[in-house]
Amino acid sequence: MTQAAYKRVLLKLSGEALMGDDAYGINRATIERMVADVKEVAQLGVELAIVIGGGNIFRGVAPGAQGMDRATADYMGMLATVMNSLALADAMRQQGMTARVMSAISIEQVVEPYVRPKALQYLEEGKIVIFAAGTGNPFFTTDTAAALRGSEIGAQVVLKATKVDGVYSADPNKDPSATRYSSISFDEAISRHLQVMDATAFALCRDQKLPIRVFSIVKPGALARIVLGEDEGTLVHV
Ligand SMILES: Nc1ncnc2c1ncn2[C@@H]1O[C@H](COP(=O)(O)OP(=O)(O)O)[C@@H](O)[C@H]1O
Ligand SMILES: O=c1ccn([C@@H]2O[C@H](COP(=O)(O)OP(=O)(O)O)[C@@H](O)[C@H]2O)c(=O)[nH]1
Repeated sequence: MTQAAYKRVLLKLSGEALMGDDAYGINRATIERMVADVKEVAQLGVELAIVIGGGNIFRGVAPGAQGMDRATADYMGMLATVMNSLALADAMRQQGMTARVMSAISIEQVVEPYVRPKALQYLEEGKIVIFAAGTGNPFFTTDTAAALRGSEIGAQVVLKATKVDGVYSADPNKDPSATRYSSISFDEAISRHLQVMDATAFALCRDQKLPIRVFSIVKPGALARIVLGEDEGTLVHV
C-alpha cells in the first residue's frame, strides 16, 4: 500500500478556483473534481482539515464593496466562506465522505461553532473538518485562517491549492517573464512582497515552523502527489 508522507494536513482551497470558468459562484463540475481529489487523499488515511475562501461570492476589497465600511464588507466575505463550506461539505457527503463544518462566527442554526477540542476529535475519528468564516475577524484573509487553524490542530503542512502552480518571482498572471521557485524561505517570500499569500499568513507559519506548499488546483492528481511526498508546486519553508 502507498504510504502518505503526512498524518494531518490543512488544505486551503481558493474560493475563486471554485468558479471554474464561470464569472462567479460555484461551478458544479469544479467542486466535484476538487472533492474527488480530496477523497483520494482521505483514502490514504491522512487526516484532513480544510479552509475555503469566499472570493467567488464576495471579496471585501472588491469593486462591489467600494464605499462600504471595510469591516462590514469583510463580514460579508466571511459569510461567503460559510456558503462555500456548506456546498463543499454537501458535495463530500454525495461522494460518501463525512465532513463537519465549524464556523468562526456563531450562526448556530446553520453550522456548529468552532471548538478546537471538538475539531481535533473529528479529525481523530477520520472526519473531514471544514473551517468556515475565516478567522472570524475582519482585516484578515482565509490564507491567514489556514495558517491559524493549521497551527492550532498541529498540521504538518499547509497545502495551498490555487490557480497558479506555485510561487513565482512576480504575479505570473501579470508578468509572463516570472519564474517559479521550487522552494523559498518565508523571509524571502515576505521581503520580496510575493503576493501569492499575505504577509500575516507567511509570518504566522514561519513563527510556528509550519511549512506551506503552494500548488495548482487545476493540475490533475497534484494533491495526491504532494501527500505521497512528491515534489510539486513550491515549498515555503523556515
Ligand atoms: N509571486 C506570485 N507567485 C504566484 N502567484 C502570485 C504571485 N503574486 C501574485 N500572485 C497571484 O496570487 C494568486 C493566488 O492567490 P489566491 O489567494 O489563491 O487567489 P485568489 O485570491 O484569486 O483566490 C494567483 O492566482 C496569482 O495571480
Ligand atoms: O479571517 C477572515 C477571512 C476572510 N475575510 C473576508 O472574506 C473574504 C474572502 O476570503 P478570501 O479573499 O481569503 O478568499 P479566497 O481568496 O480564497 O477566495 C476576504 O476578502 C475578506 O473580506 C475576513 O474578513 N476575515
